Amino acid sequence: MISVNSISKKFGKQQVLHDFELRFEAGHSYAVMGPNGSGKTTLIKSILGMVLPDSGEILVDGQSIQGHTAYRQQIGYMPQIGRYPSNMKIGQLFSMMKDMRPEVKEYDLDLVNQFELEMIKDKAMGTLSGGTRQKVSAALAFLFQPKVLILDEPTAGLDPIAVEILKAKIQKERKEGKLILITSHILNDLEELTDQAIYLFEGEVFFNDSIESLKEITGEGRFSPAIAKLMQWTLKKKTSTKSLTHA
Ligand SMILES: Nc1ncnc2c1ncn2[C@@H]1O[C@H](COP(=O)(O)OP(=O)(O)OP(=O)(O)O)[C@@H](O)[C@H]1O
Repeated sequence: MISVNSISKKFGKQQVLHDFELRFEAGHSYAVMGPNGSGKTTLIKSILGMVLPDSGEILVDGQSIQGHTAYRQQIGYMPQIGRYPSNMKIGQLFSMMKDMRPEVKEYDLDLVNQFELEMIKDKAMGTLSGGTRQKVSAALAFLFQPKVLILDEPTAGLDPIAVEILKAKIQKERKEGKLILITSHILNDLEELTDQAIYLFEGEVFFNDSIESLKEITGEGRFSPAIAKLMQWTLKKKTSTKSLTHA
């Protein structure tokens, strides 16, 4: 459904994405992992058209996204840090978003209800705690019943009850056949919510296969030690590259 074909992106001299090839299919849930600064958010923003790759192309349902915005309507995006006009009240924000999508007649209000956002609809966005702001971002991502959900560190900053509510919602959408991409450093969440693992390292796709294969290849029966092994392999790769450079 989403094809990332040989995309590369540099910020200044830094090569952040190097010749990425990735496929994301409906009905699967992908864990996008990698150390800080490995390019996860840049990849997500490229798919959303918020970052323009230097080369390569991204196709959604077989069509290049370049110069198009309509495809975005199929995607619900929960950013790592949601930025909203600080004087705008929660209720006004939801009304504005709904006005921007007049063709949508039915909303998914599961998270609005479970996070009890209606009760605080008159609070200004600028006065919200980080976690409440995350709840608003999550509720907005699901509001228009998108076919694709892109969730950047979705559980960061949420209290344990909210985390469970959001995870149950993601599971529900997954069962309904949505395509889900999640970046997170919380491996337990990823193990519960995803079936495919993508591990980025220094701007390259270091691993891209099912979680079952990841466990097989690393010889680890559990997700967390399997990822730890991948990380060790990347460090070895880095050391050997360094010694080659110094030779
Ligand atoms: N707009 C930008 N201008 C310059 N450099 C940028 C920009 N956006 C990202 N970068 C750099 O690109 C690299 C990758 O950043 P990115 O946010 O994609 O990483 P990440 O894997 O999502 O990291 P984290 O786990 O910390 O969220 C970083 O070194 C970052 O500083």
